[in-house]
Amino acid sequence: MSPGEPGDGRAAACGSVRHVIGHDDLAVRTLGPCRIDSPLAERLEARETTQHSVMEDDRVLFDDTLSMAGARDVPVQGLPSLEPGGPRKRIYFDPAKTRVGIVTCGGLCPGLNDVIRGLVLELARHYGVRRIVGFRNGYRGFIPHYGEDVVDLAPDVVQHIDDEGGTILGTSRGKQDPEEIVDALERLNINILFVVGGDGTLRGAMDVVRVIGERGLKVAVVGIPKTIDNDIPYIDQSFGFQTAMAEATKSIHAASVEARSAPGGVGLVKLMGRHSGFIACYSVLAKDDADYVLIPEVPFTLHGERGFLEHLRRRVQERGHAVVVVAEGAGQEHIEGEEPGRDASGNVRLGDVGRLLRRLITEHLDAAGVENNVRYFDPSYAIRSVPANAYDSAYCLRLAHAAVHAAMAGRTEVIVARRRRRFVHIPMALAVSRRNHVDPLGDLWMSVLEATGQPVRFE
Ligand SMILES: Nc1ncnc2c1ncn2[C@@H]1O[C@H](COP(=O)(O)OP(=O)(O)O)[C@@H](O)[C@H]1O
Ligand SMILES: O=P(O)(O)OC[C@H]1O[C@](O)(COP(=O)(O)O)[C@@H](O)[C@@H]1O
Ligand SMILES: [Mg+2]
Repeated sequence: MSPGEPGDGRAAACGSVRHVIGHDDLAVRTLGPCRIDSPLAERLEARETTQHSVMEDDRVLFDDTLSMAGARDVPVQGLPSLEPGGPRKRIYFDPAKTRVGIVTCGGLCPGLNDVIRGLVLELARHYGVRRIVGFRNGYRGFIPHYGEDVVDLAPDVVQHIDDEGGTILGTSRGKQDPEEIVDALERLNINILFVVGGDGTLRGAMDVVRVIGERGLKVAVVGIPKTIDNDIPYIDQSFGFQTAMAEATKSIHAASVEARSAPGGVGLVKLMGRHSGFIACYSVLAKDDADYVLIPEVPFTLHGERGFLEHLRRRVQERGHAVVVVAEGAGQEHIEGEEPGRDASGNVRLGDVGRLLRRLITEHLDAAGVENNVRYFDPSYAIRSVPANAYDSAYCLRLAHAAVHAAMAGRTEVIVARRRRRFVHIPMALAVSRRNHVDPLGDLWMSVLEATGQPVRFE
């Protein structure tokens, strides 16, 4: 399941100029040559690139259609390609002398504890890295002012943390001074920092990498991308997304039960999705109970003969009930009088589109003399605070393995990700260069329109 990317996925809209992704965008930084035999080296003998694995000296093509590759008009060796993830025969760091830090930042997502657990177990059990600390409450865990202690992490500490949602380290929002963060890394003699977070976290990590370079330090910073909204580009899907989407279907089904059990029943469900409507789309496709899906990527008019409210009225009168699923970032253009503001990280604070729709739907049906019972569900935090399901648990473990392999091989300013089902290294700069959106002209949105029967646009 690979949520669509706008356009061909090759060009990234950087400001007004559409930038075509090329070799330089995919180059991965390393701290230096790998001179130390890896403890996993013997497992890597006699392997070759197959449908299921990519050797370390091979590369994974970025373009995955003939038209995209053909449009490059270069020989195959000149096609943009990504460094594959996975263990290397030789590594940069000496495991016996390596200290590792782990930090989780931003909003919760199912699987954070699975990632922490996976990192610690792979480091300790397979690389023999014993000095692992967790920084508490996001980047503020590095800042003396907050007085956060560091958490010693070891296999026995993390063995069962994946049974719980959230993150044992805690998380936070709000920019911190990268100089102070690197001060803490130096004080603790940290050689590798794993950052688990979304676009903001990765921007913060890039600031940290800049300061590390300015100080001439050899510290690797590797990101495991995290976002409940699935808004990180160039990756198949963020960890926890499947779990969150599955949780959301429970609320959608409940809304459908309520709507079908009352005259003029309207079930209204608001889901997370600040700028991207992937959770709304996939949870509706999974539980085909919804009549309407409203997402940030597809504006809609409320009023008038062809507006959303009139369409809903007709649907309620014809069928006696309806279910509406709205992503929290949709319809912001209709919210007046609320100063959006921003959270501590600078993310825009959204107006409550759920409350607006609940009021307008009731008013519109009342004015039309249509009996109605509007039931409003807002499971936002409920769907991101649950433990990962089996699929995401396994995915988190594999991402953690890939992150440890990358870091031990001296890669830095990079995220590990699965793209087109291959684990690859993606430079952080590319990961934050644009946001992953539902493509209104793509096949995902087409499926949603087919599943709900809603019109292509309300205008
Ligand atoms: N533009 C930025 N530059 C530097 N650091 C940032 C930036 N945005 C966020 N951060 C840091 O990353 C952390 C998490 O960012 P946030 O946007 O809240 O969540 P997420 O990374 O999950 O999207 C913040 O606590 C902050 O320290
Ligand atoms: O956790 P907060 O500060 O209430 O913010 C809620 C927002 O965080 C998100 O869960 C995304 O958070 P991240 O970008 O940190 O993953 C949005 O879906 C939601 O709008
Ligand atoms: Mg974010």
